[in-house]
Amino acid sequence: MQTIPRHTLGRRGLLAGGAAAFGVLALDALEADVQAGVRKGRLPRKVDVVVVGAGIAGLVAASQVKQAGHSVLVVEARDRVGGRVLNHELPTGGTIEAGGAFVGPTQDHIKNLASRLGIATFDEYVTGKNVYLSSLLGRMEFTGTVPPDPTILLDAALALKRLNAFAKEVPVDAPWSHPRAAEWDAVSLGDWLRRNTVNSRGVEKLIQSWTQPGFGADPDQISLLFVLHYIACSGDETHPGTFERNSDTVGGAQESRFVGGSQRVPLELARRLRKRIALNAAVTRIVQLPHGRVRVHTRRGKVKARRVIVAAPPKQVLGIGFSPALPAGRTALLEQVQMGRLMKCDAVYDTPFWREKGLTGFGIAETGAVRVAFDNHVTDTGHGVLLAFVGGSAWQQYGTRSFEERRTAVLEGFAKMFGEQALHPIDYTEHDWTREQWTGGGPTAIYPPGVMATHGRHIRTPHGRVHWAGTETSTYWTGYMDGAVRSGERAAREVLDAL
Ligand SMILES: Cc1cc2nc3c(=O)[nH]c(=O)nc-3n(C[C@H](O)[C@H](O)[C@H](O)COP(=O)(O)OP(=O)(O)OC[C@H]3O[C@@H](n4cnc5c(N)ncnc54)[C@H](O)[C@@H]3O)c2cc1C
Repeated sequence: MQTIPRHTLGRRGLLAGGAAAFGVLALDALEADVQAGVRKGRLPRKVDVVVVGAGIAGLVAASQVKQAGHSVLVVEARDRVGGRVLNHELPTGGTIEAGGAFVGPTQDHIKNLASRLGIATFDEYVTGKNVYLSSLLGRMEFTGTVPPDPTILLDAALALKRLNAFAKEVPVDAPWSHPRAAEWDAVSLGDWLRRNTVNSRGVEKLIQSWTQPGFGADPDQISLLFVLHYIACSGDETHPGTFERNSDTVGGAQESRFVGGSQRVPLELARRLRKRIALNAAVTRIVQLPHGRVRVHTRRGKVKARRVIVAAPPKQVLGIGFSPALPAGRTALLEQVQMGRLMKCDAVYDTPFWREKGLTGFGIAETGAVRVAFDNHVTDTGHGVLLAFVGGSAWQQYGTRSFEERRTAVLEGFAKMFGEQALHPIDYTEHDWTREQWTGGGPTAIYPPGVMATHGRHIRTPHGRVHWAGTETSTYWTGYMDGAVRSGERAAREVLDAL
């Protein structure tokens, strides 16, 4: 199985194809340029640095190695660049993202990179009220972060305050070194919520609407220490991470998106690297030879390098044979982290009808396929787009159903939040990251209890001449595009210092 195309069913799909907007054509041209420019035929015999993986992390690392005047080759398993960042051209016009999309304050590494590449951002639509569907209280409209559900409001606010306070103490580069690391890692976020809230069921349901899109998991699947680290990472060197900066739209990680779609970032990077990228070149083996060389075996042949940067997601690294073998601790880490389970489902409408009702298009529900909804509008048409994240246990329930059943459940979820018009989209499309062979889930690798405190320390430690990049290795915005950029920069620095 290669990359799975987004599953699209649109009543105007085929008709609208010819009316593609300028931005779509420009993107097609960019993709064509990248495909034409990448390396064809045999790989070079040797280079200074091989980078494994053409996601944002790998492409950033390779760009920096190239800028420093060294030869570099990026070897990528897929037939495209971008990894977890993938644009989807709507047949009705405009671009949305199947994977990573939103950026926000303190994510300056991705935002500055995009700006240097000539890619602008636009803000998420936030005018009006959000919707909350409670199984107890019914439908409520609200402003702010936490819905005004009196049965959970105080509980949730206190729990979030405590999580923020704990996270403030967690060192972003070494969460395992905190004196309470073992204690916090012994329990899941779900365990902790049950012990520390009165209406634990209600609070857990609410927190699921953060963990399902954010981790592709439920509170019971992720360690408290991992969650505290994730919150601590939601900032930068001068702004301590907070839950709100991670979860919010205004002032948070969902504040804006890239004009033309986030995949323009890796595509623009790849356009500048050209034949330094080899696609369809999955790495199968990395052998460290005597005399300071490393031999990288790919499905397109072998290449020798002085240093290697592996920028593939952690679970994918398990598919690569290493000689000498990876240290046992690193192997245990890779075996025990898991990828989240997440899909994005988008419905396109003639107009963003919810805005006329004074609604933002953001919604939270306690049950159903749409636990979290966003206004996912496109910049170049007047159409409205609603986005549902289906992750964790919602993915278990709906991700495994037929396309038609899931489509119905998602549209019904939107209708409960925003009205009956939601049942009649002009297009519907979805992307399931669990079906992506070279990613294996999303949005990020998650740590179940008992892994981070014991094996987390291996996450960035180089293995001889092999260095590690990828968003999961970042100390800020790990799991995000910003973390991917940061990790590529850090890995390039390590290698350049060593060359
Ligand atoms: C549904 C979803 C929603 C998301 N939403 C957001 C968001 O709104 N904002 C945000 O900032 N982030 C978001 N993310 C996360 C973000 O997309 C990732 O953090 C980021 O793109 C990771 O980049 P990376 O370079 O570290 O890894 P990847 O993008 O995974 O790149 C790794 C590359 O390695 C390649 N590879 C794997 N194995 C091999 C091998 N053996 N040989 C060669 N190549 C290999 C893969 O094909 C891939 O191209 C989301 C992700 C998903 C899936």
